[in-house]
Amino acid sequence: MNNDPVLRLEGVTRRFGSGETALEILRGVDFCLRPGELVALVGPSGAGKSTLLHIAGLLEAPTSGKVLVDGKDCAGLGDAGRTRLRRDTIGFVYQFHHLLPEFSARENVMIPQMVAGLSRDEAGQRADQLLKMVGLERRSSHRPARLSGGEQQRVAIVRAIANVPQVLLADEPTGNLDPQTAAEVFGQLTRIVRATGLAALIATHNLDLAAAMDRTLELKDGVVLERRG
Ligand SMILES: Nc1ncnc2c1ncn2[C@@H]1O[C@H](COP(=O)(O)OP(=O)(O)OP(=O)(O)O)[C@@H](O)[C@H]1O
Repeated sequence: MNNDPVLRLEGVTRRFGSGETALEILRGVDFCLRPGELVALVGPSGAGKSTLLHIAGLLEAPTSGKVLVDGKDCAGLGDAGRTRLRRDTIGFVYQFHHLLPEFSARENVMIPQMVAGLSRDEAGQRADQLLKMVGLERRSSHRPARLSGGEQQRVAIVRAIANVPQVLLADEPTGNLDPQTAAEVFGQLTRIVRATGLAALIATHNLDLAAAMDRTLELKDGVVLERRG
């Protein structure tokens, strides 16, 4: 298996505002993610974890520094190129599920695939497989409002991997769930990462979950350090 990094950040900085009131949230972040790695991102509230995930997920540009996805420097890409690269290589899961309320679980998983060019039949078949993977085959026709918080989040996770991304970025994916449901959803997310070989970076305040991942990156004072022990 090719073990080259699928995501690399080099000297990434992010400043909000200018002059005396400028906030320098990221001050030179370096790290890489390799295929099959499940990595925790921890750090105090306000440290910049969401900002970092947005930059890594090509939703926001850094003030300076480089983001390389699959070895490709994203700086030279225009908006359309960045959007395409994001769609083809990156899946995102947020703390709140962000499912489309007027569509069923199955349709929510089908839509990104159809946007990427798959036929309705192909997208439906893959949605069925993915929902089965997280034990939701009997809930596929339900709209999000009829699902529990844990079920909504499981749909959001399989939607994020529907287009077979290389990288999964998750921002407190279990932050809204009670501890037991959080552990179950996290267990499923881990199984998916293991089964697909994608690289996952997961921001969490839950140090037990962080300890269950392959390694932990700590964001503090604007830089990322590998946390040991
Ligand atoms: N668009 C913006 N303009 C100004 N400041 C911003 C902007 N976005 C984020 N910030 C600031 O950057 C800092 C980092 O925010 P961020 O949400 O990335 O932290 P976080 O580590 O994810 O926090 P939490 O763990 O509480 O979710 C905060 O002080 C926030 O107010």
